[in-house]
Amino acid sequence: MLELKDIKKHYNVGGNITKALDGISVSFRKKEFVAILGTSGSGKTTCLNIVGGLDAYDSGDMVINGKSTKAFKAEDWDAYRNNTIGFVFQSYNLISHLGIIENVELGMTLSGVSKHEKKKKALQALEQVGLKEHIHKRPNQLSGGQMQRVAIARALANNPDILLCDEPTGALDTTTSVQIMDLIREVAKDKLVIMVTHNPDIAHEYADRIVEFKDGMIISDSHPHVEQPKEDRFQLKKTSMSFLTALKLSFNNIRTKKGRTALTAFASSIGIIGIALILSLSGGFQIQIDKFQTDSLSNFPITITQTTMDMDMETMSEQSREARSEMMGTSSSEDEYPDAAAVYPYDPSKNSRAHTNNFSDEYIEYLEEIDPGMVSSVGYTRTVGLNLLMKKDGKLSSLSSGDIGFSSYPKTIGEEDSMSYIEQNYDLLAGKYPEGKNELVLVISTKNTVPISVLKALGLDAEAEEIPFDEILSLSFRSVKNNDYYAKTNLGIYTINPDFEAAYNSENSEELKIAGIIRQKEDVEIAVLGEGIAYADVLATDFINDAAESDIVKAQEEADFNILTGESFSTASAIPSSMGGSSNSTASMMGMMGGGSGAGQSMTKDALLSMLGATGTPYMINIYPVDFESKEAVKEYLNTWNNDKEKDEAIYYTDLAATMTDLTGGIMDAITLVLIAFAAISLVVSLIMIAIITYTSVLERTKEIGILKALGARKKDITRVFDAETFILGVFSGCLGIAISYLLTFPINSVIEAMTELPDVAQLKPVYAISLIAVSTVLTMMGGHIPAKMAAKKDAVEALRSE
Ligand SMILES: Nc1ncnc2c1ncn2[C@@H]1O[C@H](COP(=O)(O)OP(=O)(O)OP(=O)(O)O)[C@@H](O)[C@H]1O
Repeated sequence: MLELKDIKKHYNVGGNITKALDGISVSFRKKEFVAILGTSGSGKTTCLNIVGGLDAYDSGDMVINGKSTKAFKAEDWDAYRNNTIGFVFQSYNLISHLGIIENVELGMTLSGVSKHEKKKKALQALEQVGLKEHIHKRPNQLSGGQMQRVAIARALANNPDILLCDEPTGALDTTTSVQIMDLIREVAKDKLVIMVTHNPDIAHEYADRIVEFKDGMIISDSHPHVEQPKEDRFQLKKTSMSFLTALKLSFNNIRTKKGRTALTAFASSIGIIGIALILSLSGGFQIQIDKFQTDSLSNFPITITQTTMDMDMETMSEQSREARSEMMGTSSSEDEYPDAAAVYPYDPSKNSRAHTNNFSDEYIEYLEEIDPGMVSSVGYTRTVGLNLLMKKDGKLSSLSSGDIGFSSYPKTIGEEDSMSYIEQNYDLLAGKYPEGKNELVLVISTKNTVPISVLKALGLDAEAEEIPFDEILSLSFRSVKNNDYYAKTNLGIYTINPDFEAAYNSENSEELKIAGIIRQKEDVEIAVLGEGIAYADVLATDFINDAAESDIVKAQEEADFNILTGESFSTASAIPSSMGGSSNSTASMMGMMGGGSGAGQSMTKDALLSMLGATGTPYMINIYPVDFESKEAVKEYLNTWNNDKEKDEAIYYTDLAATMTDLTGGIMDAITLVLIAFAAISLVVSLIMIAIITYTSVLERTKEIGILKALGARKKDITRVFDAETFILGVFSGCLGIAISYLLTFPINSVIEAMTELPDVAQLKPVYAISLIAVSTVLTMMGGHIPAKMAAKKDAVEALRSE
């Protein structure tokens, strides 16, 4: 059944050629016990390894059951070893970290025999070799003879056609040797058994046939056989080891070195711990920041002012260098800090990047048509003076809007009965929420304070320790129409009518009452109204409607000089500078009016007209989105207006809150990235460490690789075994890292809470945890894959020889 035809195997070591086999031709019967005898170095083992497919011949042919092996590929040889050959070695070659049954099952494991069948056959084989009572022991708990029996059982379990024994009794005492030889002779009754030995006594006593080797050639054959030509009846069943089998094998191996595995896993988990903590902290902080921002900034308005920048911050910074050099009066190609002993003239207005938003009536209409679901209210800041007169203790006085912090509160959009801005954001402390244009409110601070200047202007006792609400609620004013408030003088200019009494009592004047006292709600972070008196916008618009037709406005529209002072107008555009959060106040305008003194010169005609109520155009519009989410929709709505507009006619808004959010978000992301980069270094270190450890493991398991190969494992299977090992290590270190990180979040959170009062900042998101375990696994497998490949390439014969 097996025929060697002129097999040659030469070794060339440093130019020295050893002819291990020098033209061997021999045939073997299907059932016989052949002993190969010969002196040391005569080529016996080489011949056995070639027959067993562990080693490749240089020339000649080996024919098995009529099939030439010349065209065999690596996988055919693997299958051949697995299906056809059983090996028994001098040094048993059992895998020590596997149990006896698993050792016996190994060949069947490789060829994918079912679990139940495998076990049955293994037990049968173990019974055949007389080891039934020892099956629960580990290989190193057995005697030499018992180990060799396990090896024989393993060789027989897969029911091979050929049993190859290389000095099977070489390591055993005489009595045990006899038992083992009896066993092998028993096997040889229905198999081809080829046994290499240097012991002629054993050979003669047990073998049916003795083939003698010398210097790589056969010098005698006691019972030659001539193989008849046969048709090819040879069939191979391909081997394949599942990843699960590889996992089991590696898991068993890892179990034998628990300490080392734990240390390795811990070391390589440090990078994971670092990244997990950074992610959970930065994520946690971001959540806190976002929460703070949505809480506090949702009632932060989108602002549109008459004068604004016509570009967003990003383009600004891109262009700032250019702009700066332009402002320096030099072209951008010229240097900063020039050496010239001269100054360059430059016109700032030419380089101004200001954009004028022209609020047309259509735009205001467009704004107010916004979906009330997105915008709760809109606030208008106007520069109109409302000609306020107050009567206190029978005495009349003119009230400066600036002094009483006069500002309009945002107008509610949509349903009449929906909550007004004031109701949403302010608690009512006394009186009632204002309704209509004749009711005002006093806004006080969260500490119930009101600036002395406001109190004084209202004619209250600012020296007193406290002023009861009632006293404030009893105050009343009148807003006097322009025609009653201003009087024309003989000089052709207008002045405030000195007859307050007549103005106050005019039937056209509006009675105004302080209806309530309000204070910012505790859960509202930012409220826009400054401390002082707040009024409804409709008061201003009604006033303006009337004022547009008033004498002073008409006179001013015609005159090229300031109708109140007789002075000429300044040409420079006057832009109020104090436009902070609570600047609905008209204070800045009042300052500009300046009662005709020097400051008045800085006022333009437009500004004065606006102050007199000639135009309904607000100075600034604040839009209050319903919540943080609807803000984007509002911006979208505002952008839509600009779609078909020229640049000059476009209306640009400012979203200060978004600028802040982007800024903090960006900083957070940058910090996180830098920290992760640092932690990643430790991941790389652990990658290298894993590679080294796997390589060590490959060295340690060289023998096992040889055994697996002898049993028919493919290169792939060997790679799989080590990949499985690093897989286990990767999953383990990933899980360990995540577990440690999770535990660490508790002390970290208590430290952070003690420092910042923010609770539960560090939060390990499950998605991060799972991703990091995956990252750890993939990285570890990457680190171990090259050594695993190296292991697969190992020469089976050399691997078996290693100790
Ligand atoms: N990998 C190798 N590289 C170089 N020479 C080798 C190699 N393997 C075997 N040889 C040589 O081939 C010859 C045959 O070796 P082989 O192991 O087959 O002898 P053997 O008859 O089995 O000897 P022993 O009874 O001592 O085991 C020896 O001279 C040996 O040195």
